[in-house]
Amino acid sequence: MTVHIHPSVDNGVKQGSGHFAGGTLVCKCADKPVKVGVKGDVAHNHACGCTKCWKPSGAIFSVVAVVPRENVTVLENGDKLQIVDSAAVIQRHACKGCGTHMYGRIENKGHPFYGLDFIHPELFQESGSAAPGFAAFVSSVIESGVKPADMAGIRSRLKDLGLEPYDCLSPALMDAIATHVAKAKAA
Ligand SMILES: N[C@@H](CCC(=O)N[C@@H](CSCO)C(=O)NCC(=O)O)C(=O)O
Ligand SMILES: [Zn+2]
Ligand SMILES: [Zn+2]
Repeated sequence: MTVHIHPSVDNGVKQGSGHFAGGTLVCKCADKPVKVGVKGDVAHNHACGCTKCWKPSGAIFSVVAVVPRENVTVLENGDKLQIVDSAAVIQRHACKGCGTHMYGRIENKGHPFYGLDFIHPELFQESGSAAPGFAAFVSSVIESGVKPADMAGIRSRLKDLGLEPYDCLSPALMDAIATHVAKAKAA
């Protein structure tokens, strides 16, 4: 059985150009699409299996990355944006027309990832942004209806794609979170 992870990786992970200077994220609306400008390349791009990150139709994972929040600007049709869940840590600004999440912002200044916005690189109208490098919150796909019996095949496919599966974030990001917490406790 073919395991579909996400359309942008199902035929193999396409590596970034290494010199992506930024671009424009465009939602799926045929009329008056929301456009969001992003300066520079993305970081920590990953497949995410959590229930909160936006996935294109049919995908069981999202592909999501971070950029500095000051590099993100709503360019067109920002009146169509609404926050999906204002109680969530990441406030996802989605298009009211097509549901696409255009950027997710952390407003809690004490959060380890404050200052970073979450975006979906597949929405860039330009190619060449940094590729996903791992898979996060893999077990969480069960919360979206995936059968536990399918998890071995999903993890195996992720490994084949070079997306090491983790059930939270990658060790590097978990270390960054723990470092932030340790410093906050020491202060
Ligand atoms: N099992 C839960 C996990 C949700 C979760 O904690 N998601 C992470 C990663 S999102 C991008 O990597 C997170 O930080 N969430 C904060 C938020 O979404 O506001 C589930 O699947 O729902
Ligand atoms: Zn839209
Ligand atoms: Zn997620």
